[in-house]
Amino acid sequence: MFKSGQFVADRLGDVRDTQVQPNGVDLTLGAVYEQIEPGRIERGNKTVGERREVEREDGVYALDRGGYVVEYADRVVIPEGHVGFLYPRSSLLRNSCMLDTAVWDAGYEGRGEGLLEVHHPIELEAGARIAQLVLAEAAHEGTYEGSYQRENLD
Ligand SMILES: O=c1ccn([C@H]2C[C@H](O)[C@@H](COP(=O)(O)OP(=O)(O)OP(=O)(O)O)O2)c(=O)[nH]1
Repeated sequence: MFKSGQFVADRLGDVRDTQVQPNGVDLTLGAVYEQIEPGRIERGNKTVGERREVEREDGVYALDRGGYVVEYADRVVIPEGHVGFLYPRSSLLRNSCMLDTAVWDAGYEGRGEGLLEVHHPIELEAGARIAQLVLAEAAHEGTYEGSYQRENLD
């Protein structure tokens, strides 16, 4: 069963009323990066390639076509007994952009990242809502203890 937006908001804590949706909580844009060095995924290890932040003017990123790594501004917590899924805000799709996301594991905490595909130039303001996190009840063994645990937290 998927939980309500208010349930998700209560777990995340620090979210504005405008982020709370009926079925989930909108995540906002923290920063946009361009990858500048290759990463590497091996059988037993992985390395994330170097990236640099895209310059923003008056808090707005003006993005040309391409692929960008975005960091969400909001601290996500996935409670035990649950799994998280993140979907792009439909306004992104309506503007020829897509946000690619993966599974958010039980026990994960951090400011996560995703891949933004820009198929037509777009302007995105830092702090704008770009995605929606939903939580579903889920059985699991163990909780997330990978290298991204507590990423991008102060
Ligand atoms: O779109 C997503 C999906 C998940 N996460 C976070 C939550 C998740 O729990 C964590 C690790 O994701 P995953 O398990 O897919 O990463 P991995 O590449 O397999 O790394 P690890 O070996 O640390 O599990 O990253 C994101 O930041 N963005």
